[in-house]
Amino acid sequence: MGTASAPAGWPTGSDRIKQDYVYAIAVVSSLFAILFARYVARYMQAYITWVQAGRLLSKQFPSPPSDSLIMGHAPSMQSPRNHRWLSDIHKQLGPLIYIRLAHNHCVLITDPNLLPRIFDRALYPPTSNVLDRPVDEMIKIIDLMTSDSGHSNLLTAKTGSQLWRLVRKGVAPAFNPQNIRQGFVYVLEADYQLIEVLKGIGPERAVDMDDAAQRTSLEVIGRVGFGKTFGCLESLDHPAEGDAFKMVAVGLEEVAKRLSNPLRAYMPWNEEVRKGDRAMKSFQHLIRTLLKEVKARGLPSEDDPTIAGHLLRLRDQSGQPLSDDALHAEFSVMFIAGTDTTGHTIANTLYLISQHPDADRKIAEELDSLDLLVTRTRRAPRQLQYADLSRMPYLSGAIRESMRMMAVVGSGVGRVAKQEMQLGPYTIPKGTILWAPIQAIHSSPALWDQPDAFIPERWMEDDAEFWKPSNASAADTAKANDAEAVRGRRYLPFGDGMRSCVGQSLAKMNYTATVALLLSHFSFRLADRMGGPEGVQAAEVSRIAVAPRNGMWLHAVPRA
Ligand code: HEM
Repeated sequence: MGTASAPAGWPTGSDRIKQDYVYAIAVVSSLFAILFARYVARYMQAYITWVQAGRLLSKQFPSPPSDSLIMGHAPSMQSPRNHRWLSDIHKQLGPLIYIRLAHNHCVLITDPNLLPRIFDRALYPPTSNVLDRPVDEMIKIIDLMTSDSGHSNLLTAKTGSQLWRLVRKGVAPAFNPQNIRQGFVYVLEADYQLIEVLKGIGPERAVDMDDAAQRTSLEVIGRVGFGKTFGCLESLDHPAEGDAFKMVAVGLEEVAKRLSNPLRAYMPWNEEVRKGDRAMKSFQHLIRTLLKEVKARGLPSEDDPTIAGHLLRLRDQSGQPLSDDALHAEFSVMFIAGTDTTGHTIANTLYLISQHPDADRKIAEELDSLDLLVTRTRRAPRQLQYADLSRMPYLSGAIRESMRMMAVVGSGVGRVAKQEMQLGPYTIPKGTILWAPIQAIHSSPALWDQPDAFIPERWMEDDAEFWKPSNASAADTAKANDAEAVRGRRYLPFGDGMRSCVGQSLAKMNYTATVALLLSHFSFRLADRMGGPEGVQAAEVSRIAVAPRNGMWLHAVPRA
């Protein structure tokens, strides 16, 4: 049988295949064209909305000259002196400023009438539906250090997320006064150990008290929160292999550098990056091992006051415990968030007191009146008690004054508007970052009398952390502008509202006891290598926290 062939003029089989190809290509290209057009239209729409938002914000708020056409003010905001830059521009431009951080619109706020609104304390409709921590790919860099799986944690999770709600609610009781005071004995243990190390070093040699105080804080979090001793104070004078503090410090430094320059993750040839990477991995290993140790102790009892106990007892709605990855991330974040912040606070306080002999004398008198000071006739004073922490108003005022003048999270904290919202009389477009520049608030001449002077006495007044309008008419205007106004804070070292620092009670117990005990045994003198107060200021570096670039070197001079 012969094969049937198409009559002349009719399309052959191969012609039909060609036609099918042409149709298919036409259909696919039209689809692509439609998709592309929709994508372009959507992008254009988003671009127009973004431009309009920028216009609206710059109409409402002044703006400093921008650093670059594309990046806007991002270079200044990411600079290591951003906390000081923010203070300076607020002094020039007032309490509300618009800046652009590449594609993010941002409003900087130091106005105490409006600050409560961004911290959800006076929001209508209330709260987390409207504002969130600005969680983006950048902040997720922190997750790379806190667990090997990159699991998010209390610090980096979104406010509305199930994880954040569950963990915040579950872990907050670990920091209530009743539970926290049970850890006081461990603070004493670490502090007395530090005092012995300082006595051994003697007054002639300067000590990096920033390093020493961070080590003490890491030990305190380990012992109070997880029942674990890391031995960081033993390595103070001669750093040892496997030093837990170095893992935290070097790893955290790399995280901070990557937050300003994410490209570092792709620079394996850079020795500094490799060192940071190794520290991050060693820290992950350290905390994984800690998690295993804690789990090996068995299910914690209901009255276990530790952070670990609270995290291990947590159950979600379906009765499931946190996964090991989640626990790993939560354990880690407590060390990451609490070690350097508390350590810098202690070191800054000792430095500022060393510069104010009058304050040092008053603190010594206060400690003496409580039989806590070492004197020629009292070589071994009585042991510090938990109750003493609230009997030292001058010392507490000096610490608060140092946290005001040298705020550790100096660049500030932010929230992002999840939908268009009103901020007092101003309209804030969706997606805008609302930023509270903490150092700028703490040093604003509009909010503080003599903001650059170290005056512990200002904290003896009631409600010193709240801004009080200087006359009745100012108060009335503030009320008229904002019927829902709540009292505005002008002191925010721990942030504010539902996402404020969960660990602040532990931090307060730790730094108050540590500063009291150190000052009952020593007075401190700034080492020459710091270059005086100007050198200390010039060496400030703001990464995640503000820290002295090469440490805070002081001489610990015995009191008697
Ligand atoms: C002087 C010491 C400390 C300072 C100055 C400090 C400061 C802060 C600040 C400013 C925030 C962000 C608040 C906000 O966005 O409103 C924060 C959050 C946080 N801090 Fe602290 N902190 C300190 C000590 C600690 C300690 C000791 C721990 C735990 C052991 C800790 C754990 C955390 C955690 C987990 C968060 C995230 C909370 C959340 O988002 O729900 N901090 N801290």
